[in-house]
Amino acid sequence: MNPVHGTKNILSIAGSDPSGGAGIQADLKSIAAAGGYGMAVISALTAQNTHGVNAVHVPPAGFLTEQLRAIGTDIRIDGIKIGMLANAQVINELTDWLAEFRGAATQAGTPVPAVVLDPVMVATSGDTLLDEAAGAALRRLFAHADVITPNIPELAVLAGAAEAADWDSAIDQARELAARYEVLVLAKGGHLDSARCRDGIIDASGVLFEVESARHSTANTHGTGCSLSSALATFYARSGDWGAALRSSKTWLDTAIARSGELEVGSGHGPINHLARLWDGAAIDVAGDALQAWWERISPIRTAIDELGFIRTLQDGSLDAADFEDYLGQDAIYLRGYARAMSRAAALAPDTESQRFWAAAASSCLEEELALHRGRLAGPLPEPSPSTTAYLNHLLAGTDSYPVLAAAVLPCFWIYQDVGTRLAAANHRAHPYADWLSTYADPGFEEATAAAIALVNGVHAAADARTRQAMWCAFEASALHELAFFAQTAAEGPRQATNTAAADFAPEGDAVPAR
Ligand SMILES: Nc1ncnc2c1ncn2[C@@H]1O[C@H](COP(=O)(O)OP(=O)(O)OP(=O)(O)O)[C@@H](O)[C@H]1O
Ligand SMILES: Cc1ncc(COP(=O)(O)O)c(N)n1
Repeated sequence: MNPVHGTKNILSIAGSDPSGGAGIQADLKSIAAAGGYGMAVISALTAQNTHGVNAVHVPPAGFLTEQLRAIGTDIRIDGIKIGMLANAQVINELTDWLAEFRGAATQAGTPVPAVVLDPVMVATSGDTLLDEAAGAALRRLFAHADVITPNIPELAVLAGAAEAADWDSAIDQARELAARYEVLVLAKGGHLDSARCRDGIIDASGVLFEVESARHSTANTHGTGCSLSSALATFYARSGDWGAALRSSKTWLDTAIARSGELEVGSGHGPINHLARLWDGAAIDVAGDALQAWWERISPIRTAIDELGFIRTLQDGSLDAADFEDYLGQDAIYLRGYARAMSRAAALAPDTESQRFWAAAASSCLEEELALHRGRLAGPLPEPSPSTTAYLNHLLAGTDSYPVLAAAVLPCFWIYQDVGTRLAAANHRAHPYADWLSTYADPGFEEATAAAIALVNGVHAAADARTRQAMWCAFEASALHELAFFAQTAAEGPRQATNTAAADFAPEGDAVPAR
């Protein structure tokens, strides 16, 4: 599902920039960033990088129409962005197709996609991207556009005037153009030397909507015009409101320019960071690194576990025997439920290997660990504590999703094994809990933990963004439950206060999961 409402299909008709900063490549990224589904009809190929355009190849103009027809006869088009068109032949082919396509939609009573036309003439590098003889053809195309988005030099060429030196002159020229071609004009202040970068949508009567941002001191402005026009076409298709579309586009562009320094692309005019916001999310961690990133993210929880009185006194041997027994009782109850959760994972596993892994883990959990606890526990099992109950509820709730369940059971492996490494290292012959600590040094458990991490990694790599997010939430919540579980013994103070340590880590505004 589209993040906001029904998916919008946006067609970019533009030139290719193999460096990925401008043209069709920038358009597709911008459309995606603005929440649309991007399609690309290529009008021309350029050989360019961040320093300039070395060559331009224009495929036969008729092939443009082939591409347009292939899309137009099959796919609903909700918005169109037009960029570099190279020469008059290409423009004429496009004009004919657009007239026919929009005419047919009007006749059929289906929505007519809005057209945002960026009249690309000269690249940032100063290279020409449109034949000078193509001017007349371009002006005919304006009749089929809703908005044209010239920069300051293009505005001057189209208005037949000197380049505007300030924003008011740019608005005047834009108004003149809007009246002459009966089109909205998005005037852009990027080429002015003002401290703020203003853009405005202007009609014959004046400025309809205006936005502005700080001017970033960066050379990474390659493709800003392409990106802005594509975002505008997409946000308009989604909102049906040019003012809202301009505001959304400008806000997004401002971040993309501000964060262009995070990319390392070429040594000239670099690209903007189209997908900076998307990359902030957990959804796109590289498979293999994703779980490592999760592990890093729970490092405050892991540190808090290491610092618990229970762990420290178990390590130095000063842990009260009654507290240890309390812990063992809860652990035995927990392991029964944990084995149930892993059996459920085995039942849901999509392949035999994963099924065998979880089934074996559930079995060893019951047979070995439970037997171990039983041998040490004097009496019958105690009542489950609130922490134990809450942890098990978390594991066994929502167990319809295999990926989420697999992520939820992982911290018990991983944290137990990690804490166990330090506990085992503290062991010595005279340690009061020597035999217990020696169980942490089991290489079989280390192997099983590594296998569980690899398995969940694979599940994560194959999952969609929403599932990955749910997996992370389940993983983090389990880590918090681990903390609360270890924190529940009397070594931490009164038993009722078991949630205090975990409360420090609750996401702002959220209640700590009830334990
Ligand atoms: N240094 C900057 N800091 C912030 N915003 C900028 C900067 N330079 C350009 N912009 C913004 O980028 C968008 C494109 O503006 P510009 O006037 O540069 O168009 P353009 O020349 O068509 O772009 P291109 O660089 O793709 O040729 C506008 O929203 C403008 O305000
Ligand atoms: C294929 C193509 N289309 C458009 C531009 C303009 O972008 P910029 O002015 O930022 O160089 C470009 N350089 N290449």
